[in-house]
Amino acid sequence: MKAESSGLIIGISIGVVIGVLLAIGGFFCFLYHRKRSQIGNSSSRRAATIPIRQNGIDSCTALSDSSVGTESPKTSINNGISFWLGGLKKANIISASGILEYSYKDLQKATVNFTTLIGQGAFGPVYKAQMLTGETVAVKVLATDSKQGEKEFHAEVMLFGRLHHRNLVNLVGYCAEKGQRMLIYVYMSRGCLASHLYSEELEPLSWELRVQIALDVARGLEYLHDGAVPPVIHRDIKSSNILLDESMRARVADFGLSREEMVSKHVSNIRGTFGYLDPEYISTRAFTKKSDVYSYGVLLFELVAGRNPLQGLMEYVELAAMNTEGNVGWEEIVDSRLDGKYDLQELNDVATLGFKCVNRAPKKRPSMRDIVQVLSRVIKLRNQRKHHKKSLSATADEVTINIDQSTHRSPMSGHRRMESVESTADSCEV
Ligand SMILES: Nc1ncnc2c1ncn2[C@@H]1O[C@H](COP(=O)(O)OP(=O)(O)OP(=O)(O)O)[C@@H](O)[C@H]1O
Repeated sequence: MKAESSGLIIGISIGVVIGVLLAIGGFFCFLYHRKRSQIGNSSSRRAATIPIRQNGIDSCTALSDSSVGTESPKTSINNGISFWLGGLKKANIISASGILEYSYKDLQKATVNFTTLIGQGAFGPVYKAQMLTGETVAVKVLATDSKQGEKEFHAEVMLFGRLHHRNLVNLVGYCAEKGQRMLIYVYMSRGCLASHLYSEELEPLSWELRVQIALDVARGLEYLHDGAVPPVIHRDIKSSNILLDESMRARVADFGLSREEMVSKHVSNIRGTFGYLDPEYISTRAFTKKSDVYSYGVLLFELVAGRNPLQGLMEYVELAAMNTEGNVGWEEIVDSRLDGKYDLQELNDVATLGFKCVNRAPKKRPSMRDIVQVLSRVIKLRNQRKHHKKSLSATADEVTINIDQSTHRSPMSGHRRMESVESTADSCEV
């Protein structure tokens, strides 16, 4: 009897505990879903204002490969749970454009009172910021007295909070407090491509890395041209706008000039950077995707030749083109810092592609999608060659071991085997 009643008490207690736990869980789920539906509502309001997709993936047209991916900040809208936790902490709040709004105080702390300067751009200084969450970000402080800066700011927040791609320097937040306007970006620890190409203090980039960087940039641009709705034209592709992450993967930064286009259709002044500008744009004042392709072509030649476009790179290329027989002979412009360590076929393929990009006639230039395909093929062929070489040398090693073993057994049969090894080795030459 006593045992029965104590069993009953234990059963009831367990039931009560489970019931309480379920109620707490249900309450948290309710809070979480309510928060998400609020976000959804504000997002749809925004969509009516500016018809750009929420993130780079939902409404994305199929791009040339599976490289498209979202990369969100730690507490981004895509990550509901961490967002909700962030909301509880009341540290950062989600802005109307769907990205984080940082408080001035937090940024002031994270940049040690704005002393961690990492660069200076046309719109103001850039600081490295170590957030309390452990995240490192780059804070671009816009010059507050600039009218253009204000316009840029609002357009950039609206536009770029919705664009996400692994080859873009994604905007993760902003701050609009105390008359200050700041943009917060993913931090790119290896700095800009230009410094790696031209600084004597940094190791020269290997040929393989240069081709990989060219492909990364092409993928970022392909996304802007063919993945974003409506398409985005960058308008200022140059080596100082290509930033590198810890593992030397490249991302396209600074959409300053495309912002202008989104806000006002009538852009009267010539914008962009001398040396990279499409001659067709200079004469017609119409900037198209093919103008980005032209600038990208200049960037390809920068990677090949290690020369700055402001120091006559394209004149140098034009001269070389007179001597090249169509698709070959580009080695005369190759960067001497490569010390001859490059694959000639790849060099000719990349330079030939670059030359097509800088064709005077925009229609004859390839699209960014075509470019991604060509460069992907260059890297694929290289990997196949490496794999082929590896498997041939493994076969040769295996045969050598067999010879050693058979030499032990019978010198006669070993001799015959040696002949077969030599013929295998001959066919190994690639
Ligand atoms: N996300 C980032 N991560 C790391 N460093 C950055 C980041 N953004 C900018 N920088 C650094 O700050 C410098 C200035 O960047 P910013 O984009 O403001 O100007 P810019 O592209 O160099 O020049 P311009 O404004 O004329 O195009 C860059 O050269 C780079 O070294």
